[in-house]
Amino acid sequence: MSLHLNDIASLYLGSKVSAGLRLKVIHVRNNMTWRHAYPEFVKIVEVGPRDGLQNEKEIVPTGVKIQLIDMLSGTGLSVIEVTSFVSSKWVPQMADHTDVLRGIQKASNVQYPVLTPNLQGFQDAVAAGATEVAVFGSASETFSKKNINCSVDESMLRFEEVINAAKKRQIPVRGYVSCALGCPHEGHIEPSKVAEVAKRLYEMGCYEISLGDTIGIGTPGSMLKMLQRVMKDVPINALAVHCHDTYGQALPNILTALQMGVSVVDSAVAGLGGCPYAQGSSGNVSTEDVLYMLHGMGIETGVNIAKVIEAGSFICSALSRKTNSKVAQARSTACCDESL
Ligand SMILES: CC(C)(COP(=O)([O-])OP(=O)([O-])OC[C@H]1O[C@@H](n2cnc3c(N)ncnc32)[C@H](O)[C@@H]1OP(=O)([O-])[O-])[C@@H](O)C(=O)NCCC(=O)NCCSC(=O)C[C@@](C)(O)CC(=O)[O-]
Repeated sequence: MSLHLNDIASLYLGSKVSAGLRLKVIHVRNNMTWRHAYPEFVKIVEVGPRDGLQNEKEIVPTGVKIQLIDMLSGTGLSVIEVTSFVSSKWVPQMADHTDVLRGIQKASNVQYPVLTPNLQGFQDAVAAGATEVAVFGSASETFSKKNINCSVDESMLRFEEVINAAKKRQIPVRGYVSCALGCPHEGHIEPSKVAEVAKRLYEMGCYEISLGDTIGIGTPGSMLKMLQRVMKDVPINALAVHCHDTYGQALPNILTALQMGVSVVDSAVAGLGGCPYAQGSSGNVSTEDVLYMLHGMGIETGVNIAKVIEAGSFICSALSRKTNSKVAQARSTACCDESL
């Protein structure tokens, strides 16, 4: 049974929103006002090669990054964020951005966005062959200064330059809002501040706004409140969630976002990652675990979980590290039924 997004959004907002998504109703109980509705299809944005690797202390060989991305390209993922055109003084791990972007085998059905904090990064990215970019802002002033060395207002001016240059080349731009559920320096962040930054990015021309729980501190309660507020300013079909798993809340937070109608989820193979300017934050939610949950709910993703586990196993052995994915851990033991 399908329910239009407007129906579920009105449960939360008491108003109509315009969107073309159809939602899958998984549990409908007669005589109850609450209905659990989920998108029928969820787009996964794989951020492992960028967000997952940017925090690695040892420089990961460029060939390993390329092989990881090539393996991910064969999994059915439609978006793989591959690198960042940022200063190598700030994030040395991303210094090989041009070689990575030029070295990968680009599949025709996959987008390969890269992070660009300013016009210089955008121009370098385009010269290296980027066909999609992402700007990354923050709902926290302090985090903005520590991450990209400017205030939120200054960052918006820089992003406007990037977006205007991108429009001329018809390059799509994604926007991030970090610290959407809390900041490592300021603590609580008001949902209205998240909404304000998200709206500015959306109105400038970002086609999608990814709301980042940068330090993985959110809960379903704070996710609900934040999304309720942001959805008043940005259409739900232009929102994505980007959850780190520091407090083990990423999956319930994603589930909450799906119930609100969000249908784009960022995740990282093997749960790699963390942000170099958010001390103590653990990796993104693992792609394998998100896929397992979504497929178990009958939600389509187009992604082959076994192939993602293979890519995760490759990068974990290259990094001499155990996977953070619970699903990959379980699958590596003989007792588990791989048909699930
Ligand atoms: C933004 C800057 C560059 C400002 O850095 P700055 O030092 O303020 O830049 P500047 O404009 O004053 O220039 C200083 C020098 O940097 C160079 N420069 C200037 N721009 C670039 C560029 N694009 N690429 C390469 N070099 C650049 C510029 O050419 C100059 O070089 P010099 O003359 O000294 O030799 C710096 O702060 C930076 O690179 N920050 C990167 C931060 C970062 O990558 N953080 C991690 C990603 S964000 C994240 O993980 C969160 C997210 C997205 O995942 C969502 C979530 O979880 O919340």
